[in-house]
Amino acid sequence: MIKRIFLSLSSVLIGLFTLKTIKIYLIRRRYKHLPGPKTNGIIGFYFGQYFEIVNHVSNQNLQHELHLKWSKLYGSIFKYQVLDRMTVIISNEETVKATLIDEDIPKKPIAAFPLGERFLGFGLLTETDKSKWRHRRQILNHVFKKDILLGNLNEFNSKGDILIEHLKNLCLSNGSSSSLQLFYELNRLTLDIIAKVAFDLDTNCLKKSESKLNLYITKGLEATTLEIIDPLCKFKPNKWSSITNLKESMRKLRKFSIESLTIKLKELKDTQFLGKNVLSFLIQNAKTEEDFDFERLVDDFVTFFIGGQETTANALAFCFLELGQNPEVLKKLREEIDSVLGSKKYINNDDLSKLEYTSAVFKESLRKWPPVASFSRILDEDIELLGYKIPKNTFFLMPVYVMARSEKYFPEPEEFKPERFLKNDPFSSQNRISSYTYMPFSIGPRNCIGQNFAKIEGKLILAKIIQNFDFELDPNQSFKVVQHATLRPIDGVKIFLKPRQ
Ligand code: HEM
Repeated sequence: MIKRIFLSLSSVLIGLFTLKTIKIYLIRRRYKHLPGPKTNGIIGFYFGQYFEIVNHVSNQNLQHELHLKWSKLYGSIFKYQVLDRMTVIISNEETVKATLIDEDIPKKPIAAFPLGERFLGFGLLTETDKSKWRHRRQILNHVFKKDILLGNLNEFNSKGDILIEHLKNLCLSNGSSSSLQLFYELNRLTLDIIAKVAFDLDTNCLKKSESKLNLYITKGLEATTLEIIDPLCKFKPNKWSSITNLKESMRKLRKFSIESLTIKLKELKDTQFLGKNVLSFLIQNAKTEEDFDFERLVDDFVTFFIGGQETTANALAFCFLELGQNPEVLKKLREEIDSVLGSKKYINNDDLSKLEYTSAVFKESLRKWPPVASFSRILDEDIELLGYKIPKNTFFLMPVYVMARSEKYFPEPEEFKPERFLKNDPFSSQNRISSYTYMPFSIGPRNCIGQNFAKIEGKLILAKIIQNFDFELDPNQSFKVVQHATLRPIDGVKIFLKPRQ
């Protein structure tokens, strides 16, 4: 009996193994004509570059650095294999244009159900059904128009002032000898801002010493990254307890979102949904049955929290990491902010448009450290790129980081030089900045809906902090950057802050 069970189990396993082998063989054959890193022997056949990537990342390096290295070695189009998936990366202005605009290739959602748990679900970022996505995008485009957002400058300013007071209090309680991790303060601030502006919700994370909401979001992003970097994680016993923990956090985030939405929907009903925020727009314009689907509303709720928080907090944190290492840039920035704002508290639209160098600093930070360093697409038909036939169902990674670090488009790519983005500066003409070489917010129909939001918020908060504080970086920190779905400074940007007189 035992022998028979053993024999049938073995034949099932052998069958599965044979099928996998055939699948990998066929995939490798389909992409044989494309350049890319070589694989070695039998292990290489089955695993491709899996071990190289996992080792690289576990040594606190970015996967995107490997992509950059490969793009230099193999050219504007290359492939690499991870288990039974082949990824193709293109890093050339014309091909990026052809893929993102001309072909309008569908999205391959990540973060929708990481580790099998509903996270962003069918929210705007991860929706793959084009007509459902288009309908919701059309409704929401209006909320994110620049003039509508500028109507919220009061909220941006008042949350910014709360941050300044909070940082001043931290300076008092910490004294001048201990540093603080700026990223974590910014991350709580951006969460409060998106919650208020998009959902009229007071999360008040900044005032709490420990924000559970922040923690749940962070864990959801961690789960997403884990699944991207290590597709075999579920089979590794040493990862099981952390996977359980990550799943638990995602469930708690969903529970929080359901409770908050239920309360908000009741409140909105009393005002007949006459607000100008994301939620009231979604309800006011709801037509189809799906528009009223509560689970989908929760997906969008979570999506806007994630999209609107972590990305902008990271972009701002990187500004300070770079300013602390580039005193000349900091000096110029401070001069501009002092001359435009003086000691004025309320920053209006006019001030924002005068802060040109501040804008360039934010843009350069997004170039050197794009929070969304790549995004994915999946090909729905065969196409030809750079003389190579690319088969249907190809998985593309759009190389935001690789393009922005390419010498071909950005001379001295490792340097932090906001002058690249100043039209009247001679250095700007040496850079080839276009929508296809510089794309921190992506381009094409699925570009970032919140980019105006991020630009207003980023500039205003940067200006307020520089206006109010002197700062120095803590030399006892790692300057490394980790991939946390978005790119994030590993030590959270430790700085010594001192209020300015
Ligand atoms: C510096 C800050 C930001 C960066 C770098 C950024 C970057 C991006 C990128 C690259 C995409 C395209 C992703 C893809 O195709 O997979 C995207 C999409 C999106 N972003 Fe942002 N984002 C930022 C801020 C925001 C903010 C503030 C919000 C919300 C207020 C937001 C909400 C979204 C949403 C909802 C999408 C999906 C759009 C769609 O598919 O129609 N983002 N973002």
